[in-house]
Amino acid sequence: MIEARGLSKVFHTTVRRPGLGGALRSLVSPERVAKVAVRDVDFRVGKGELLALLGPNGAGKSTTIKMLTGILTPTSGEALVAGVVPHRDRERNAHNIGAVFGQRTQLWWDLPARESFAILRDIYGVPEDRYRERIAEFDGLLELSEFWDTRVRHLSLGQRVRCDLAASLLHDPPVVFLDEPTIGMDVVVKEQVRRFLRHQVEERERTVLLTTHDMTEVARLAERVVLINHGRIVLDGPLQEIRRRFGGTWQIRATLADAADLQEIERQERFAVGDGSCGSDGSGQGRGSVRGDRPDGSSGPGGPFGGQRDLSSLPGFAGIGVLRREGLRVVFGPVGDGAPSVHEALKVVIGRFQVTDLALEENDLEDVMRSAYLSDVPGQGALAPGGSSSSPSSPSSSSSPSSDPSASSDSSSSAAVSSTSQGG
Ligand SMILES: Nc1ncnc2c1ncn2[C@@H]1O[C@H](COP(=O)(O)OP(=O)(O)OP(=O)(O)O)[C@@H](O)[C@H]1O
Repeated sequence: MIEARGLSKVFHTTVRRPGLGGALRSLVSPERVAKVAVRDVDFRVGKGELLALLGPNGAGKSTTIKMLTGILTPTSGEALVAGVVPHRDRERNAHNIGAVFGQRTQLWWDLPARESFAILRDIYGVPEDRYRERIAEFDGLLELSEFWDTRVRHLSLGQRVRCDLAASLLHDPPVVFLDEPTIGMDVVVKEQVRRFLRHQVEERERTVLLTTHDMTEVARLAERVVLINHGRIVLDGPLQEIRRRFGGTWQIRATLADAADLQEIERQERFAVGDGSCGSDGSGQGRGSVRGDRPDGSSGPGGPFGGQRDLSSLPGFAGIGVLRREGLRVVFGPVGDGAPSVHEALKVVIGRFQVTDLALEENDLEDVMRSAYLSDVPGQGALAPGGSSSSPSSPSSSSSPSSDPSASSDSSSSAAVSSTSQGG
């Protein structure tokens, strides 16, 4: 639905030299500088997919969206949106896309929103029955009728953006571009807008490209994320893959139902500390982990991952260790560079042990993104482009945003689950 192939944009600007003399010289012989805003960007977004395009200020997100909406012509490369090259066929492109730029409005400032909708209906030639249907649907989800007879200039920000969202979808476009749609909104309205967007993706199968600096929004809405920095794509992959790469800290606190499972864990811990350099103190507090010799003579995975007892010798537990134990309560955590995501680890833990209680904690998505932005070295942190990840077994790639435990909290991503599962 949306495809960017080697998309680049270079802006040429004139530098103003300082002072009056400088200004005169700039007039006579202007100094031109080239600014590469977007370079060689490749990605695809499929039908019914919501992709979050993320990056720090000035990374090139808006420039990319402007090329995909036909506002800007790429310097090189190609953009294809619903089969149309946006800058070449703007009119057809306009019929295929809806766009909301959070800071601007497409509504007529001096008219009530409802009249703006009617004008857009006529511009796009939407049949009256379809128009009524859509207005009813949008009103049901966004509660527009309370204020759609108010002039747009008198609407609050949240009301205005809700009207803008509805306006952008009146002609039923398959593709929607949203540039920071919820900026400045209160949490209640933000949540309403997110529900609306989820509905549009899941029920109407719209393709959505979203930019935002709001990590809660990302956690709530996006399964896949493209991270752009200095105009280049740094990462393209499932959100959970990015968490796994850049937010390696998580904890799973489990209460075991069966003392035999605890003995099994203790046995594995003893393998992990088999060379005696990190013995158990009996309190269950690990003092550090080391490469352990297994009974079969093989070595466990090594590496500096202080504090955990490596459980890698248990089938499926590669990269999972024990942080703490207290009676039947065991805290599992990641070990080493190849640690799984919290979701993968959760599956392993409840698949292996019978538990009576579980709680998950993973680190704040803001921290994860900060690490990802700071590790902006092309090819190093990069996941496989095009949405494929280096971890094909990642459960997150098929999970819906609503099932994401990370989506449980605005600021910290934690979830508590009570369950009993029989280990296998
Ligand atoms: N019309 C323009 N002329 C010159 N430079 C521009 C122009 N538009 C954008 N740029 C530059 O291109 C770079 C990318 O800008 P862009 O607006 O795409 O960033 P962004 O990722 O959307 O940032 P933000 O999150 O702050 O909105 C910036 O360095 C910006 O200064």
